[in-house]
Amino acid sequence: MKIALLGYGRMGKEIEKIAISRGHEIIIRKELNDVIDITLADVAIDFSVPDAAFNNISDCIKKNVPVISGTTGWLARYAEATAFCEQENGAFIYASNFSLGVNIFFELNKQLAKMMNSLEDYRISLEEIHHTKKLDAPSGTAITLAEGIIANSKKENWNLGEEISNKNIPIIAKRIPDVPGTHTVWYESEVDTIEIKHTANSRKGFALGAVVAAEWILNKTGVFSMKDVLNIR
Ligand SMILES: NC(=O)C1=CN([C@@H]2O[C@H](COP(=O)(O)OP(=O)(O)OC[C@H]3O[C@@H](n4cnc5c(N)ncnc54)[C@H](OP(=O)(O)O)[C@@H]3O)[C@@H](O)[C@H]2O)C=CC1
Ligand SMILES: O=C(O)C1=N[C@H](C(=O)O)C[C@H](O)C1
Repeated sequence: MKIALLGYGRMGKEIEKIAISRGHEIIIRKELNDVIDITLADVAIDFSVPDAAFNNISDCIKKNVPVISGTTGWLARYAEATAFCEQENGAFIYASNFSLGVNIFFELNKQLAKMMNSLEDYRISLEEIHHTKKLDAPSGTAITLAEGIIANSKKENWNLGEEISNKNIPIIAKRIPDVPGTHTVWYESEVDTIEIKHTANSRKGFALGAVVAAEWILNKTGVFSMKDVLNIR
């Protein structure tokens, strides 16, 4: 498979290693202002910056190149991107987190939210810890976790920082050098605490998931998620 990397930073370089080890070829490594011919690629993998993701994705869809995006912090335009993909008969997957472990953690989080829904004594909170170079907060993964709880509980929204209302899930974002990504969901009462936590030990799991998604989407059209790729039901 000929792969275009849209973004050649920490993730782009990690994806390159995994892709080559699985027999693929990297034919484009796009950074900030590079002009590229995306039509040379079988598939594009976007791990860029929040301001660039939407244009990178739209350009691939317009030119009929399947696109995987892991960039976070641009989701205000996600609905526009999926509508454009449907309109153009393109192929697109966005995931806030491509690791297998986190995608299982997402399901566990939803199950736990359902089980805790009627237990009014527990206070829910979320924490995400990432390296100091991260541009967005809260992390895309923390937002997906919060949305998973909201869909399965009486909570209505999330906010960054301390709790502002009992209808909201507070998300604390911490920045510590070199942390690849740690997410914790807490349910705390006066008598006990339930905690579920995912710790990424490196970026390898994110990169592998993105390459597996790129292999999976070839010759398909539509908007998909990692649940489709991993066949999680
Ligand atoms: N979904 C997931 O599983 C994961 C998602 N991420 C997300 O992926 C994104 C990238 O993370 P990371 O690799 O750590 O970040 P980096 O800052 O290391 O890399 C971003 C890269 O994008 C480049 N870039 C800037 N503008 C453009 C553009 N217009 N087109 C293409 N590339 C551009 C930057 O180039 P330059 O340096 O020249 O500006 C840089 O090489 C973030 O949004 C992060 O949150 C990260 C890990 C896992
Ligand atoms: O920026 C990162 O590094 C990461 N970003 C993603 C996010 O915002 O959730 C995924 C992972 O946690 C690493």
